[in-house]
Amino acid sequence: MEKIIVRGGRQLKGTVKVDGAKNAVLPVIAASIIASEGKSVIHEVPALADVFTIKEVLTNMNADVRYANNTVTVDASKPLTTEAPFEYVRKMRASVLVLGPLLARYGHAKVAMPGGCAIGSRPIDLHLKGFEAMGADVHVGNGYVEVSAKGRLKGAKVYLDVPSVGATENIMMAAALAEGRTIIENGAKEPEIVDLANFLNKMGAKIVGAGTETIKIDGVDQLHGVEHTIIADRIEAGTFMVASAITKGNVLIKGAEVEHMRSLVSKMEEMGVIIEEEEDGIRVIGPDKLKATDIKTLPHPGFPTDMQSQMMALMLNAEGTSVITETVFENRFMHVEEFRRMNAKLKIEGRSVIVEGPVELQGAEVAATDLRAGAALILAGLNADGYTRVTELKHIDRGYVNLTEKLASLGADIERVDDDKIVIDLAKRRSEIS
Ligand SMILES: CC(=O)N[C@H]1[C@@H](OP(=O)(O)OP(=O)(O)OC[C@H]2O[C@@H](n3ccc(=O)[nH]c3=O)[C@H](O)[C@@H]2O)O[C@H](CO)[C@@H](O)[C@@H]1O
Ligand SMILES: C=C(OP(=O)(O)O)C(=O)O
Repeated sequence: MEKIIVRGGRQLKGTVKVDGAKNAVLPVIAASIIASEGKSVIHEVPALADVFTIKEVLTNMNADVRYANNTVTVDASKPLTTEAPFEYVRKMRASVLVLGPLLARYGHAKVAMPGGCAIGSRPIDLHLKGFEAMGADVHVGNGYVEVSAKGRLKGAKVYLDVPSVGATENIMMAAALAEGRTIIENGAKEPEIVDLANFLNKMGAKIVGAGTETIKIDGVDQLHGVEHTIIADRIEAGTFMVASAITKGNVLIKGAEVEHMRSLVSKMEEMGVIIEEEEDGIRVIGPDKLKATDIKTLPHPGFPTDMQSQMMALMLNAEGTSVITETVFENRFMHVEEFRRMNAKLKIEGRSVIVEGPVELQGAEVAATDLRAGAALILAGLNADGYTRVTELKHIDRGYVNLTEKLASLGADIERVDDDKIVIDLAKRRSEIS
């Protein structure tokens, strides 16, 4: 079995570079199939398992997708098939992001229903509500959702009951080729939405307001391939910020954008962490003593749910009682049980976790229950007594490129081993593209 083994106690020092954002690259690659002419060339593409999955989804639809040296080239000018089977959606929920582009270009898309996952039920009703408002018929049956439209989609006003990232992206992509104006109200404001809108606008779309709650899209007749560079991953950056803080380290995180992480920076500063903005990134210096604080996860610009478990690792090292309230996903506390194996004092009360700190964390055998939980367990292991062995690495590989190597380069005592000495497929694929 593959595992990451961490021995706690090393102070992290040095410089680490953040890769391109998973949550930006997936919608951008999905959007590239809207272009009926020209190639899209996408730079700073991280070599993540999810990127290989979206590449397979598009290739299976007959798009020509190449991946080399962190650049993906997509030529979708040949006719595409309009179906994404369960095998892809099962691996990665973000496969549903092909619904909008296919519906816009072909008036038809059929994708396996994503179902729930370890962090919650994660329905796609708001994506479908948007498509229906634009005149599409939606049919759900036999584990698939099929959307179809007679002729072009029609621009419409769509109010999202919650500012869903995926729904905002899917509706924005569908609306880019619709007839007339679409207005998304209560849309998601994440930096990844802005990156997608910038990509679509370069392709010829007319989108204004991305990054605010009201997004206006004037549909155009056709979109073309373009060149684009993906923004830095704010969640990977945040994970390294916690790694530095938890080890009383001093790390420069290159590429990190303070503008994308205001809530995290503020909360870490409240805990006593020193954060300095430098020309090419953020320097994070861990204090001798961390102070307790409270966080509540919220849509951007609120505190990101994707940093909740990593912050829990940090709070375990802080003096006093911290409270974490998760409002975005209904079941994102699976890591609590794993932290308890490391001697954490945690109490779940409804949608909140009470964290008593500081505790002497002990190395233990733990499992990554989702990708951020996996990263959080590694972070806890950096400051635990003895060896922490983290399994279920497939989750971590969905969202982090070379996490072990990057932490080791900062001085962490960490290695990835495979008990069964099986050649790691992902590592092989990464070396093929580098
Ligand atoms: C690939 C990607 O970008 N993933 C991110 C994206 O996921 P994703 O786009 O799936 O997350 P959403 O913003 O859609 O989900 C937020 C909440 O809205 C609910 N909801 C969503 C859609 C819908 O149709 N109906 C509905 O009720 C969800 O169940 C959840 O409780 O945003 C999440 C919230 O910041 C992040 O944790 C994920 O890392
Ligand atoms: C929940 C996450 O991603 P996804 O939506 O791809 O599952 C995440 O990145 O933490």
